Amino acid sequence: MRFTKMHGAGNDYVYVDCFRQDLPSNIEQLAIAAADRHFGIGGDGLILICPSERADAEMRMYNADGSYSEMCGNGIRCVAKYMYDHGLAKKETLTIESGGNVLTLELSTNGGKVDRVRVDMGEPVLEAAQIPTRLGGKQVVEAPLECDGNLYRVTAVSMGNPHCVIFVAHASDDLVFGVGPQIEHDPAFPNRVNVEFVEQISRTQLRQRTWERGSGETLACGTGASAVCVAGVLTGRTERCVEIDLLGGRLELEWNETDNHVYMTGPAVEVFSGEWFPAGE
Ligand SMILES: N[C@@H](CCC[C@H](N)C(=O)O)C(=O)O
Repeated sequence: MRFTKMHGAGNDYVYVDCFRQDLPSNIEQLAIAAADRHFGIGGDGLILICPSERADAEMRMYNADGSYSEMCGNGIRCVAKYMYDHGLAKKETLTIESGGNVLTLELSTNGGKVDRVRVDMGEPVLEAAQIPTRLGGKQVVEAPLECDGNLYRVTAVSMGNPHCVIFVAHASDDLVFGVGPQIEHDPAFPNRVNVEFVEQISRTQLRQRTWERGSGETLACGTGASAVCVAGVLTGRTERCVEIDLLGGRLELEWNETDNHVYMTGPAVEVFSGEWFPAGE
């Protein structure tokens, strides 16, 4: 299987070009094996770049535990870069389908290759039932959630995939590795959930660590940063345009007041490509 390793702000995936080779079988097992940092290629998961009838391409995203996700913010920027740099669509505006939605991306080039991408992430979903979460109320803004005898104030947002945002004084290892996995599996989130721990620096600057559904802590989460931008506004903490520092880099976010869409801008980097021979294939 030929692959390309790419990352967006350190959130790294194994990318497979399914325009030029057949869709692999046993994708969930393949994702687990490919993501393994010791016995595989290594990454936060697997992303298939596939033909689409509705857009320039379709992104199909699998976490390191093999589970499917509807959307990946850092991944979709890398898919756009791959499409442009590898000659699949030499256009500075691209459409990419993911989880049934078609997103529009604006590409910036440097030396003939894409280095930054602005993604129209669409409208955030705030209705509890659609996120989905069983936490009470129509919307879940600073709702109490108990974990290990401690009470957390959580805001739930879907950016195509579910997020639980918690503003904290210090996004410590204890929170990320202790509380993160417990909330991921809390019955309040029937499809599991990605968990963001966020420190507020000012009304326009935030720091974020993410415990991702199906992959554990990653160096960045683009849908998570989008959810954080929305949660900052909903809780009255931040302006609509924010810069978010993640462990692997910075993302710029805007929740636009006019069209209600979230816009995310950040880097996309190709690291290497190669051929992999998964066991049993
Ligand atoms: N890192 C991604 C999100 C990947 C999917 C997520 N773990 C989920 O299961 O929803 C991003 O940049 O958005």
